[in-house]
Amino acid sequence: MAPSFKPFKLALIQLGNITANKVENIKHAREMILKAATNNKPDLIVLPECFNSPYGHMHFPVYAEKIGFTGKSYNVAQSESESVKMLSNAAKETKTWLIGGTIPERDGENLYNTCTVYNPDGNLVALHRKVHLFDIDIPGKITFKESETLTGGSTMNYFDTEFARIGLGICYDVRFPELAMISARRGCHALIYPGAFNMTTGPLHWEILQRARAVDNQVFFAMCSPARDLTAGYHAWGHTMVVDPMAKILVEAGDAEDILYADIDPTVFESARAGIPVTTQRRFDVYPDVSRS
Ligand SMILES: O=C(O)CCC(=O)C(=O)O
Repeated sequence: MAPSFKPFKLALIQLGNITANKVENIKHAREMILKAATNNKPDLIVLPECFNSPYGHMHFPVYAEKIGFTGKSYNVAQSESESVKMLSNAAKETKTWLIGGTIPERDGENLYNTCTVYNPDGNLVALHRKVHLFDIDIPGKITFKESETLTGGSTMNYFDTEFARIGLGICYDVRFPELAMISARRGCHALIYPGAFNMTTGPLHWEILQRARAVDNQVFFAMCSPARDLTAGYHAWGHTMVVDPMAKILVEAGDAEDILYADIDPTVFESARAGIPVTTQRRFDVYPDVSRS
């Protein structure tokens, strides 16, 4: 059963200074986690997609780390992943829940774009591998092919805290309403996706997709981006944001490094569902199985 939904404070780190130097990237992410925790005492801190490496399919094999999480007990001290060790220590040190953005993960022959989650004791409690790979080609604008080096994850994931059930996705996953809808129907109160949109699809779709997923599922929805760096190979859109279940934007960053805080209020979730009761009005007797239609 999902935990009862209680108020909590969310902190999203729009991380800057992501360079080719992995050690420095991990160090900077750690500093920003400590800063986010000290400034405002959040309950849950979030990092962006690809925080320990530059973003691009050619970088993934170089920066990938072995995590080896099976969903059962996990010994962080024996982890082969420097990023996992830092994230676990930072969660423990700050006594805060932590969604550790994403890192390229190696598992046997395969590479994944992977998000790990830690509880305030520093235990790794959940892992989500990006299900839908970012393969797009908009001539003259952007071509990106994660599937050149990555494999898509094949599971849907959420985790329970003492204040809410939180559903996970990564960036391009937001374009697939099925994932968000299933998480919401499994009792998630908030869906949080590390992401890194770009200068073409960012202005067009970053906000509308989040507001759509929030309003069609009546959940809180947040995406956490890296800051924009015009000297990098990939120019992230930034605009980290949190949306409430009525599709209202609670906070939004610009394009620079920043830490955003949002107070998540369960009464907004409850009144949205009571006032516009779509969650109980669905007509599954009418809808065909969309995978067959
Ligand atoms: O869907 C988009 O437009 C961008 C997706 C993306 O940047 C990603 O999946 O990393």
